[in-house]
Parts: sequence; structure tokens; C-alpha cells
Amino acid sequence: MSGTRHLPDIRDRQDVERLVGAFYDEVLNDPLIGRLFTDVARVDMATHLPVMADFWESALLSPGVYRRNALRAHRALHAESPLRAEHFDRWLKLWSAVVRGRHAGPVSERAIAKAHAVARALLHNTAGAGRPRPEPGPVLVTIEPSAGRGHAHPARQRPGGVG
Ligand code: HEM
Repeated sequence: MSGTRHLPDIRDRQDVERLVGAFYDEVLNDPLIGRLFTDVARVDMATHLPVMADFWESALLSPGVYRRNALRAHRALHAESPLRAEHFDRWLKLWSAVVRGRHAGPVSERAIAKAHAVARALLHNTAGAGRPRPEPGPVLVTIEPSAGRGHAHPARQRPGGVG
């Protein structure tokens, strides 16, 4: 019996806080990504939940409440335990299900669209868009000018060369 219930849209800070709380109930128990929060990052939920509520309040209701750098936390996490597309897919699946289970309307749809956009940016800036993982360690994000000199290394040319 779904689809006929009238659900309110996300209206205020209290809605955001409850939504974020319900979402993390799912996330922390998720077999794929729960351990990233509990075992790897050992997140202090008493601190994290209000920060997440600030983030979503800013994104959906009152810009400017959240003034931190969300990328930093994910880079640090990625350095300890590589983030992959499947982790973000799960995060988004849980977020969409929790949002739609509690709310309906344009703000809720923006919450889902925004999450997809942020997830894409986070994935791109951590694991990279589908690239294999570079060496372990902090990911140094620099944009290098492409080497235009085209100087090829001479191929190994020993005739019949063996190891
Ligand atoms: C694979 C998916 C994700 C994982 C495993 C993950 C994990 C984490 C962890 C471990 C933290 C640090 C929490 C702390 O130590 O207090 C964090 C912070 C945060 N995450 Fe994520 N995250 C994911 C995706 C996302 C997405 C898609 C968004 C936004 C739509 C998001 C928004 C945030 C924000 C706003 C913070 C707070 C950063 C700060 O201000 O310090 N995360 N996340």
C-alpha cells in the first residue's frame, strides 16, 4: 500500500534533523557502507548529525548555515579505505528511499537530486571517475598541465633481450 499516502514535503529544520537521523539509522546498519562510518572513520554521531543537518538545511532551506568543506572528510576517509562508485550508489539508494519514505514534493526531489550531484563530485574527487586507484596514501589533487613534449622513452631494444 504505497503511493496513496499524502506525505508532507521537507519544510523546516526539524524535518531535516529527523530525516538525517532516519537516514543514518539505515546507513550505520548497512552491510556495505556501515563499517566506513563505524569502523573506519569512527564517526561521532553526536557531532556528525548536526553537521549533516546544517548541510541539508543549507542545501534545501536556508543557504549559508553550513560553511565547511565536505570534500576534506571524504578524502581522509578515502585515504584509509578507498571509496568506490558502489559505495556512493548505496548511499544514494538509502538516501532516496528514506527521503521518499517520509516526504514528497519539490524540496524532497531537490534533496535527492542534490545528493546525486554531490556524490558525483565526491567520487570524482576521491576515487576519480572510474580510474583505477593510485598509490595508497592521501590523494593529492593537483591538475597537472599535460606534458606536451612528446619525448618517448626508447623502447627496450636489446635484440632477443631476456629479462
Ligand atoms: C560512499 C558514500 C559516503 C560515505 C562513506 C561518507 C562518509 C562520511 C564520513 C566518514 C564523514 C566524516 C564524518 C565525521 O567524522 O564527522 C562524512 C562527512 C560528511 N559527508 Fe559523507 N559520505 C558519503 C557520501 C556523502 C554524500 C553523497 C554527501 C552529500 C550529499 C555527503 C555529505 C557529507 C557531509 C556534508 C559531511 C560533513 C563534512 C564536514 O563538514 O566535516 N557524504 N561522510
